Amino acid sequence: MTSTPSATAVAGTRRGAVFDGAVCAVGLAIFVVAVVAVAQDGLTHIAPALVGIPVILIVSRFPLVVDNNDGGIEVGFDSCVLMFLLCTLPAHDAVFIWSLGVMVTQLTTGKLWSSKAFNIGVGIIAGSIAAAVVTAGRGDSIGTGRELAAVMIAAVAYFATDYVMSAVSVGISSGTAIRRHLLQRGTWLAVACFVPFDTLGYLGVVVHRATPGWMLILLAVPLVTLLVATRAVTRARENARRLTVLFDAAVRAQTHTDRERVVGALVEDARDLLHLRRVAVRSTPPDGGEIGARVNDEEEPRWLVAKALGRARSTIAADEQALRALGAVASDAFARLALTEEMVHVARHDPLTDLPNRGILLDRLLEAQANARKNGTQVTLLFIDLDGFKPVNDRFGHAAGDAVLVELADRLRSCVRECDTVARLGGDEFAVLIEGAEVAEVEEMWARVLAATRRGVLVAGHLLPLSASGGIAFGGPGDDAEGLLRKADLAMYEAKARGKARVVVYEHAIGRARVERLEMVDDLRRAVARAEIEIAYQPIVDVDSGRIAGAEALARWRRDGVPVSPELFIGIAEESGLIVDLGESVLTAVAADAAVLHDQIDGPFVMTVNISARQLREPGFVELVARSLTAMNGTALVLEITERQGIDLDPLVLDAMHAIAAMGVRFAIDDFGVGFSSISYLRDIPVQIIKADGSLSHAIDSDERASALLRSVAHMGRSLGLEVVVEGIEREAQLTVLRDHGHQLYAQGFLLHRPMPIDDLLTTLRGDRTTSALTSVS
Ligand SMILES: Nc1nc2c(ncn2[C@@H]2O[C@H](COP(=O)(O)OP(=O)(O)OP(=O)(O)O)[C@@H](O)[C@H]2O)c(=O)[nH]1
Repeated sequence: MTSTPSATAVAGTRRGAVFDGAVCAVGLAIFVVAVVAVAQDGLTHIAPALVGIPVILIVSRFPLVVDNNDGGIEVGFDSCVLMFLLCTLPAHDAVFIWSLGVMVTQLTTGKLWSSKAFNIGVGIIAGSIAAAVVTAGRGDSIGTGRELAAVMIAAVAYFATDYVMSAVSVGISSGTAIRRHLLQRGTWLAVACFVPFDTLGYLGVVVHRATPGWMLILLAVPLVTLLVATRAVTRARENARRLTVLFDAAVRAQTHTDRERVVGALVEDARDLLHLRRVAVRSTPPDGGEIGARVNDEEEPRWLVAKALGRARSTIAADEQALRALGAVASDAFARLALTEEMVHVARHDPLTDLPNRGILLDRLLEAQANARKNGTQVTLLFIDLDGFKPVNDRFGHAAGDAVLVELADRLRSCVRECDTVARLGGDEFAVLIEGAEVAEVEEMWARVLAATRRGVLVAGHLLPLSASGGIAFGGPGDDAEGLLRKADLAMYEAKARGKARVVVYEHAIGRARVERLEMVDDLRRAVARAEIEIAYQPIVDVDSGRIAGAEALARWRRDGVPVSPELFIGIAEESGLIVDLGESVLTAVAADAAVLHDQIDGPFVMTVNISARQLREPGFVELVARSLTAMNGTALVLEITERQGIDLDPLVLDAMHAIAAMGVRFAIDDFGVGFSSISYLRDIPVQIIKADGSLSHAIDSDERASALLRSVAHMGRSLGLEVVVEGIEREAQLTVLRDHGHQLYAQGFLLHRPMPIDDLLTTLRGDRTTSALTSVS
């Protein structure tokens, strides 16, 4: 029997090494004594030496491995040869041959030199004790029961010597209680196997004494059978144990939630599996004296490696296989973790830009606020919303819009510091969480952001000019994460309201104004839903004849009985998107009024309704106009485009305009001469009427240049075949100038008629349709 190297090979401590060295020295001394004795007598038995040494070598390679806490006891049955030699040769010859056999056996293993030396020492000491027991025990009783008993006692003595010395060595070198190593699982099984097996050597003695020497070959059959059976039993028990360890490891692997735990469990399980402490997970493959298995982990290369030096050779192949199985279990766990991480990433990041989403932003904001409270630093949130992004989608398609967002996300990342968090909140909204930055730094950051958007993005060969509006909120003691985000959002809205492409820092007044505005949106939404929006009609007059040619429908809203300025609520409707519902409700109401009107008045009448460019992009708008036109029962319809910011002439808008124009509905451009309405519109869109803005007509009676400007607009209209309506006529002198122009013009203004309810309009139209102001002027 030899102690397993996992125990002895780590006898690194001084005391362990001293003990092992002493054992080896004692063994070698005994060997020297045997050599001297043999030398004196002369080695008379050459044949047993020649046969005995190889048999010792072979039999020692088939030990019974009995598992214990430190790596298993290998119970070698080679001592049966010792028993044979002790009963057939003089004791010193037997010890001499046995010692040589032990040396050859140990020197041909791959164990550490310290283990080899210790095992040689133990083998020789135990062999000489066995020799003493046999010699003393049998006396002169050769071939008797007493001799058999002496052999059996010698076997026990051999086992005990080896076992105790190994336990002492392990205990000393590992600094643990020797008792622990003496009382191990499997010891009694080892003894139970060892003693009968050694008596097999005595069976050889009996055969040898009774028959010619060559008959000993017959012993090969039981010997080999026993060795194979022992091995099978050993392996089966070990395999069953390892399967249990692997199964437990596989079950546990499903519960690990981070890589560290997987690695920790892997090392523990491998130790348990191999009964070996020297196991590690590292990034390099095993080298000489090690065995290992690759563990697949996307994150980094990993190897499960165990020291094989000194490991019983009989177990190395099985160990490698076990490590591979365990490696596969860990690979599965890493794959599951990678999948989970990916799912978490997907859930916490915007799929388009891969930026953190609102969830991460709020978490980091909470963290930053906690840090700020601790360290007295400043938390700042910058809210960014692109200006005019919708038309990019409408004109170039959603995919192009996506490409713009991805490009801008990259640019935003490059505008901030490494430690700042850029998140996409949705649509064209982004936010940057800035920790520990001064106001000036935040302002510089904003300047970089604005410059990055203004560089424009190349889409389908067009360099699209873009800009962004920003809101900055500096965190205060009472702010929660959501609250700070809301403040930055409100400030951004304020930046939009102040003309876009700018940044606004949140202050209390903005919040109050915004809340009021949101309340107003809610009220307006309710008013639209309940059809509480009233329509006032302001007549439009033919300047030459003085006749009312038509009227412009103007939406009016009373909030809690108080009229709200149209500028205000139309602006709110535009901003909140409510303009679409509002526009539909107005058009439907006007169509109903126009039908009544048509039945009650003589002659043609033109109803003008304001629409927003946004409505033209609504999928159902063309149909809505068609329905309204039918309902109007013959009254002509003009749609007046009131977009002060300009209309984006994308195919969607143009197609809708042409489809509507094909129904006989005409388009008028409002505010002509100011804002974005430009002459190029007249070329691109089907417009038949231009409405000269009140600011053009305001000074025509006092300023020759203003009068000339209006004249040229009128001229242009005439030469393009367009009707011209002049708005803002409030004084008779303005009207006189218009009449003197000599072109057919239409006019609208307080001097002529104020906006009035439908009933008043009906009354006005049922009488003389000629406008009194014009009659008096003429
Ligand atoms: N391509 C693309 N468009 C999106 C996505 N998410 C939202 N949008 C669109 O982004 C637009 C954002 O709308 P707004 O911010 O109101 O449009 P805007 O033209 O930028 O208006 P202002 O902010 O007032 O200048 C909407 O048209 C959405 O349909 C997306 O993932 N990809």
